[in-house]
Amino acid sequence: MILKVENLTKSFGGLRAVNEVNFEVKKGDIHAIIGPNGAGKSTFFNLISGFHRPTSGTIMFKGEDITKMPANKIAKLGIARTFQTTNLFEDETVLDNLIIGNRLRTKSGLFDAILRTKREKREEMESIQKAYDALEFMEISDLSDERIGNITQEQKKRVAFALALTTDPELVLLDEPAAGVNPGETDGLSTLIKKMAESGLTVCLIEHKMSMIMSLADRIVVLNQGARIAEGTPKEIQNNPVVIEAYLGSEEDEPVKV
Ligand SMILES: Nc1ncnc2c1ncn2[C@@H]1O[C@H](COP(=O)(O)OP(=O)(O)OP(=O)(O)O)[C@@H](O)[C@H]1O
Repeated sequence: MILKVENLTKSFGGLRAVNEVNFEVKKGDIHAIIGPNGAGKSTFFNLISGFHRPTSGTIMFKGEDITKMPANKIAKLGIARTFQTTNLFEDETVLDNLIIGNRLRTKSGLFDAILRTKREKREEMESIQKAYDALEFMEISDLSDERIGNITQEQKKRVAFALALTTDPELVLLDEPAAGVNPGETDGLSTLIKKMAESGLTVCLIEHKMSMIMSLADRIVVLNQGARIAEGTPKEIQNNPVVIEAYLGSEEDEPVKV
């Protein structure tokens, strides 16, 4: 198991946004996290990536306890994440976004980021090379000099994926990778996610688009009101009465609002 989460809990005041969740991910798998709005999915990602400190429970990554590690250290160990709405600099180019983003994620502070030692310069050259490699992987090399403000939502999603790749991750956490893109573009993003897994990466993704999840995921975990209510293959989840009751009752491809 590349990731092993035990009894993970995060309370915000009196609210248990994540409640005693157990979760295991096998290396190379695509593991989806689904659940109604407010189920705790984003908070769960924030805990794994170190953006929030858990109230209790443990998170093990490659056998190492990362429960209390800061986000930049977790990024260096090999976990990268994307955000629901792409948090890119609209006025900068695609390439600059990857270079800046990479440094913001892996440096511990502003001082570290601006101190230009010889080692820093070498690392900067490396981050430029990594940015080009990531753009090629995401099939958007031709966009490197475009301003983010000039590209489509789907292209921004690809840039967000590329940004995650620049930190050399082994596990990528994708938060609603297909939100706000049309069905044809969703298929293209699905292909890219499969390509990531085929290249050896492990992928966890939060997504509301059920048809995408069902065709893409090796396993699915279902959260409801912070708690894990089911876990299994897409087929098992589709036939699970508890899940149908809590979540899949709607005929539509969108989540049930609670
Ligand atoms: N920083 C915070 N402070 C207080 N409450 C929070 C915070 N972050 C999340 N919550 C609450 O925790 C609960 C879970 O939220 P979370 O965003 O993790 O759900 P989600 O499953 O990702 O929802 P969605 O599908 O709508 O993105 C919600 O009730 C939310 O209001």
